[in-house]
Amino acid sequence: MMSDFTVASLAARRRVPAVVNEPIRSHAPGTPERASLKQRLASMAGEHVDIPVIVNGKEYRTGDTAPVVMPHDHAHVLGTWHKATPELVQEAIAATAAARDEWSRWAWEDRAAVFLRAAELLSTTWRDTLNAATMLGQSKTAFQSEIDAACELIDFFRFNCAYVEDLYGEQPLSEKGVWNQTDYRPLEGFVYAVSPFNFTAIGGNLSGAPALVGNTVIWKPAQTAMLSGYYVMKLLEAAGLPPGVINFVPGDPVPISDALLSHADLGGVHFTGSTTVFNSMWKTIGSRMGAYRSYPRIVGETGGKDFIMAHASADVDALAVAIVRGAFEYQGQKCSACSRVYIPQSLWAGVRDRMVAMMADIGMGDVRDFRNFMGAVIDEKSFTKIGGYLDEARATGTIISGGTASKDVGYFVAPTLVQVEDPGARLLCEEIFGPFVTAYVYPDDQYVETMKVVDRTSPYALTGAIFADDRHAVRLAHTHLRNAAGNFYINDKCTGAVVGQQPFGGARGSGTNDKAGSKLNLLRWVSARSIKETFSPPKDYRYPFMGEE
Ligand SMILES: NC(=O)c1ccc[n+]([C@@H]2O[C@H](COP(=O)([O-])OP(=O)(O)OC[C@H]3O[C@@H](n4cnc5c(N)ncnc54)[C@H](O)[C@@H]3O)[C@@H](O)[C@H]2O)c1
Ligand SMILES: N[C@@H](CCC=O)C(=O)O
Repeated sequence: MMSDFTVASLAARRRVPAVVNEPIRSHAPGTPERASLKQRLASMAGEHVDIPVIVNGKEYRTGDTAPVVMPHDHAHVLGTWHKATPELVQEAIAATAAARDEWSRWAWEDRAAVFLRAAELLSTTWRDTLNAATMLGQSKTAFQSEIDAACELIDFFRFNCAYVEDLYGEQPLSEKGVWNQTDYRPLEGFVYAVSPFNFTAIGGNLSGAPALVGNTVIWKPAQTAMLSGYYVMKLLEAAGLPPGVINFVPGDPVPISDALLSHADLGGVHFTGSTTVFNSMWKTIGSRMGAYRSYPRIVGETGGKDFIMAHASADVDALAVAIVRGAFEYQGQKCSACSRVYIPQSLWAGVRDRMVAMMADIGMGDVRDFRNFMGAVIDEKSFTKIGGYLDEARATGTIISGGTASKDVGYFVAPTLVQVEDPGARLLCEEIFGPFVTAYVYPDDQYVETMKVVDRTSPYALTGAIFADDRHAVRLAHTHLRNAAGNFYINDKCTGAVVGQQPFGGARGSGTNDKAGSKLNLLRWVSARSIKETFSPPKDYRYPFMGEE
């Protein structure tokens, strides 16, 4: 039976368990976690998972399928995923409507408990499965998978619960005789969550964050992250997520988006992916204004052209390591990946030589061989696109290291360092999304002028880093690069933001900057209602000033 109305979101009396970041497992030789992950990798490589559409808790296998392959061994098929039909997309919309009332009336602690339990399962019994699926399906190394599919997703689930508690606790003043309250309602409509291939955790957060505050969600995972997406969905079900709250709808993005973005009940879009796709979704929504019950909330974290800039006082060893890790970890397929570097002339030879030595040492191959630092890029489309930039590098720059690629076994692109003379070169402006970094060497006395170039060169403003030992140089960077990055690092690489520590997101062409894994993001999924209750209402319409002199 449906309970009577309660302002459930106001009931923030209990404290969720204290949150700390999930410790990263090393998977070093001889550790038990290494042995158990290797075992799960071996078993998963021998499985064939038949991935369904999941609507209202029911699994549908439509027969219109595509394979899941290992990017580093594309002949190896890990499973098959089924594409949603137009009818199933409509059923998913109906499922969100049917589940919304009950889910939004749950005490918020009950909703939080589902996500806290999912975090606990992922931290323990599900960890190897999510890591193995991310390694095999998206070609992440054990470390890159551990910081994403395990730690970041656990952190999203746990920290979001703490942020919700804080948010619901934010209540207005009440004068004598009055009780004012804020009711943080979920949106009146479904949330459409669209996730990218490159982070397993992002799919869980794009769908999970709106659901935690009482929304119901249709989640369209990326075609090339289907295995890990499926296991995230099964994890949430195992943690007690009721049917219909999150509906897992893989398929062709164009017709799915067309159906969902034209529906009157669209409450919001929670997107992470490329700027081009986000822009097209925003335009579609704009062109249909008037058709929606409410103004849809549009949240999108998009592309980047992330930089590391060095001052002449920078530590050359630290700088070279930051560029190598920032540019080549996960094959440069992070929105935060270091893609352009600005090095003073006096440091260039030292930085270049250290980088070339490290790049020669980097192992690239099957991620099941734990000696490898890099796997393959995600698919043939990406491989071909990066190949176009390698051609551009040959034509317009100097390839200092790398520049080769092969797709015989897997989609392998060697880590590549290119130097260009033109600060406006295309290679310094466009997102490449591969293991490819372009260097521009500037005269030491042009530090401030070069920062202005960094700021205006690309349309993005996601992440950036300054390397300097001179504090005045750091202060100048704060001033001149303030709007060039939503996540700014000093003497650190520009990747690896941690939930609860460096809330993530950028502005300009990099998105709406609603900071994934923070209270700011959760705010977008609630619609506040102000309530005033007067305990002793007036019984006379006249005000005191109206009295006789
Ligand atoms: N800023 C961030 O926090 C962040 C984080 C991760 C990735 N990214 C960005 O994501 C991109 C890489 O991921 P990707 O290749 O999966 O991105 P993508 O834009 O190709 O795909 C993202 C999602 O959009 C869907 N999609 C594709 N075409 C669509 C359409 N016409 N309508 C609706 N949906 C559509 C895809 O199926 C996928 O689910 C990079 O640009 C990267 O910078 C940004
Ligand atoms: N959280 C990641 C970025 C996610 C985008 O791909 C980082 O900070 O490297």
